[in-house]
Amino acid sequence: MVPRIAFTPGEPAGIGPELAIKIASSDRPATAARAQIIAIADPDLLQQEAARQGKPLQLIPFDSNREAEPTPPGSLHIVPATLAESALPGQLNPANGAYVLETLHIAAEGCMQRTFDALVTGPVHKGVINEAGVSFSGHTEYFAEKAGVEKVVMMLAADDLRVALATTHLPLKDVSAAVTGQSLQQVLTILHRSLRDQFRIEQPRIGVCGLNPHAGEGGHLGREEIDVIEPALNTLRSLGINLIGPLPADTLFTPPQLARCDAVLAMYHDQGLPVLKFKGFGRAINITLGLPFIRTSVDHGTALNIAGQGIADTGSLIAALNQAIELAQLRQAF
Ligand SMILES: NC(=O)C1=CN([C@@H]2O[C@H](COP(=O)(O)OP(=O)(O)OC[C@H]3O[C@@H](n4cnc5c(N)ncnc54)[C@H](O)[C@@H]3O)[C@@H](O)[C@H]2O)C=CC1
Ligand SMILES: NCC(=O)COP(=O)(O)O
Repeated sequence: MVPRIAFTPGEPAGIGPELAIKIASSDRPATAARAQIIAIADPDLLQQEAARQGKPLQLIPFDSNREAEPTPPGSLHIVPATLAESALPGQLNPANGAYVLETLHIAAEGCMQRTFDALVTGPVHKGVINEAGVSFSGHTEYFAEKAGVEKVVMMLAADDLRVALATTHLPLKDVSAAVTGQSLQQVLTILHRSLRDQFRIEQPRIGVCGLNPHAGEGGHLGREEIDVIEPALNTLRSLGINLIGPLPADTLFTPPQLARCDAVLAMYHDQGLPVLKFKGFGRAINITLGLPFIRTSVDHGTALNIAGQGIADTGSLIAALNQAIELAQLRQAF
């Protein structure tokens, strides 16, 4: 099977276009040869970037009626979308916010209709989309809404470490209220199922962080562990899910504890992701669990400070492509 992988390069002023050309070029990584890679992007933007890198680029119109074939070196399959205004590396322009959303919309629709076997996203700039007048907190939430799914789970993985989040893009002041028994049960159920069914771990072991320092220190530093987290874990344990914790995050993220876990559930973004990025920034992936389609992503943002310099590293994008291809092939096999 040659999987059809949709790829959205994301923010046009960021490093996404540069990464797209590096993936397409004739000295591209071997992984790109295993799939049909369909960029959903502005063709002129890609050609300008290819010219800047001095790499010839052939854009092949994507035809869903033709049998999937690996994208030839030096080329990308393309579904065109049009920028409102030309993009300059490193310079955000709210006028192009609608373009970014259009690429995500095409990708999501194509995945839901099974035109694409999986989606790999490049980085978007959440702020500039909001400045364009659209409330947007991240791909994760956007795709959940598009797919009509109440709950999805953001998980990042690097080497043997997997970190999932109980809450995603929320101001810190709102986190405690968002960690409810119901949401924890939903998140942990999705995580357990994905580890079992997508990552083929027969009896997944999930370590769960507390929310407060020292997991609340017996209620002296916060009661969320006693009132919310432990009861939710106990309910799930009674259903046969293997859970460790809640443990203080600074205990759970130590090597002896991590050795007992196939994944860690952190309560909020910056409790879990700094650890993951310290371990594997540049080769880690982000995957959305619980969607009706496969979506992986890079571990980094738009890197506006290096856009246009030709020094963006493709490591995480290659890892995200590999993971998407593997999951698409696995889904095909079962
Ligand atoms: N998947 C996504 O769509 C993500 C988007 N973002 C967005 O990115 C924007 C910028 O975020 P920052 O916090 O500045 O993080 P960032 O990841 O864009 O940059 C952090 C540092 O890492 C470097 N860096 C990032 N990717 C690199 C690569 N591939 N090769 C070489 N160096 C690289 C940058 O130059 C910078 O010094 C924010 O608006 C955020 O919302 C952030 C994370 C993920
Ligand atoms: N820090 C990871 C991140 O913000 C990615 O979010 P998303 O856009 O993939 O939802």
